[in-house]
Amino acid sequence: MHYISTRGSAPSLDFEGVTLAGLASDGGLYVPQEWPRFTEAEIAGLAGLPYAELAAKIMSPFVGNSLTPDELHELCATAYGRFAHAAVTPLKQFDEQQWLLELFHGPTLAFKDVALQMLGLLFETFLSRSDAHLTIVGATSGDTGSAAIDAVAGRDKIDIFMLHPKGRVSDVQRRQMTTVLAPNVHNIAIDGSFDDAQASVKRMFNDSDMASSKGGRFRIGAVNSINWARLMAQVVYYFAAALQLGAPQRKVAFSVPTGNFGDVFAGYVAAQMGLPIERLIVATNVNDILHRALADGDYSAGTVTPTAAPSMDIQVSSNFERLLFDCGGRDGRAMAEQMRSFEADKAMQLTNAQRTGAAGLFTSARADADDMAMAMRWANDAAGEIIDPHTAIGLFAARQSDVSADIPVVTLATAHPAKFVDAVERATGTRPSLPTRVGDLFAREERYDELAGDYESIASYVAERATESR
Ligand SMILES: Cc1ncc(COP(=O)(O)O)c(C=O)c1O
Ligand SMILES: N[C@@H](CCOP(=O)(O)O)C(=O)O
Repeated sequence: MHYISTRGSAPSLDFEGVTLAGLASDGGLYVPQEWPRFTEAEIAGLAGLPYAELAAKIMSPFVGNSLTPDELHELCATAYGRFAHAAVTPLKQFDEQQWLLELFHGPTLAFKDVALQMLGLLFETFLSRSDAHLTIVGATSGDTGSAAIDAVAGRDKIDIFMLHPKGRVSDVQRRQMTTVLAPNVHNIAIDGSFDDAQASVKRMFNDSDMASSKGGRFRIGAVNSINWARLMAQVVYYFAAALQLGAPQRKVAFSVPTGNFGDVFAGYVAAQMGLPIERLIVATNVNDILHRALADGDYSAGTVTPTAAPSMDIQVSSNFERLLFDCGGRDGRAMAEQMRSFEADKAMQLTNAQRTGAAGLFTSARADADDMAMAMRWANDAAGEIIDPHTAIGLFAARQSDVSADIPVVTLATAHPAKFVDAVERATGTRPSLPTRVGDLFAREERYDELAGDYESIASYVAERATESR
């Protein structure tokens, strides 16, 4: 399998290459040269497999020759062996149409673990084949940071620098990052939003003093969903859920609380692979750039508004570029031009081809604070389920949608409610407890540095602490 950049001019790479590269050297995102496709019979043959085995089958065409089948099986067994639920991503029923796919049974209680447990192992495997050292630079609005740190803390040949927006993540999210005291973990709180952090991360990949791909001193790696391997691992749970609900004979719709568009793009990939997905519902909070883009073609970023679903407080949604590239005819040169204009103006219009292509599968909805609280109360009243604010946004959108009554609608439950206790208590009157597996989180020492958030301060902070590797 080969991967090409959405902006057309970076070299094409194999799976090992894209996993270590993160962002393409032309600033674009890597996508498979073509989508692997399963027949209906092949999909039917996946029903009933244990999660780790299903994962290996789904990932195999993307991995190509970069891992042997035995290596891939072993990595999947190790990654998903760390989950606290035997089903890894269990499915629960609300009523005749509405379902919940719980993605938070990993070590850090959010869906990010599903991909990052795998990515940590992939990094280790690929780095063991050379003497390279990887300097991971990541941006988080709370969940990617803790999941990535858990996945790479203490590993040889990796340093991780994680930027989070100061004061804009929950206490549990911050402590899950800052109480990990392994010497290869560097937490940085910046003044600014997730978008500011993500912009600095992308800039570092293009910095000729920093990035070895541009002649600089460090091999910069990515744990955000700009890294293709993140999305690949997330495709698996769409198959897992749909198979349980009757696919391939029956269609299924998904409602996905969305920020950086990674999770829902993984659903799009599942559909390209042949999974019969009726609809992907993109659910946003009031930071609704994706809702506006899908509804009206208006992709224009405003200022980020802090909400009770902080992990979705995002306006510049990296993976949307992958969708626009694929739906717009895979024209790298045109995509590069469109993104250059977005980067300059923070606004762009989708082309007709992009709008029509997206409309075939996606709809969208926007939830405000009241919508979110109402969905949390409904989940509690209808099924005794306490859900987190991000999941509530997905559930609100799922219940609002006009998907035909005979098609199941699965809301992705992206985080454990105890990560956002205050918002959950405000809406439902219940204060969820942290699962025992997170241990004495509030008794542990925290360590992090604070930076102003300008690119130069971040780059010099990294340069003083990272290991040179070309
Ligand atoms: C709990 C939670 N829900 C939803 C999202 C949105 O996911 P994505 O950025 O893949 O769209 C995030 C962060 O990304 C998150 O942490
Ligand atoms: N919500 C995320 C933001 C980063 O998104 P990613 O999926 O691209 O890593 C977070 O919690 O950090």
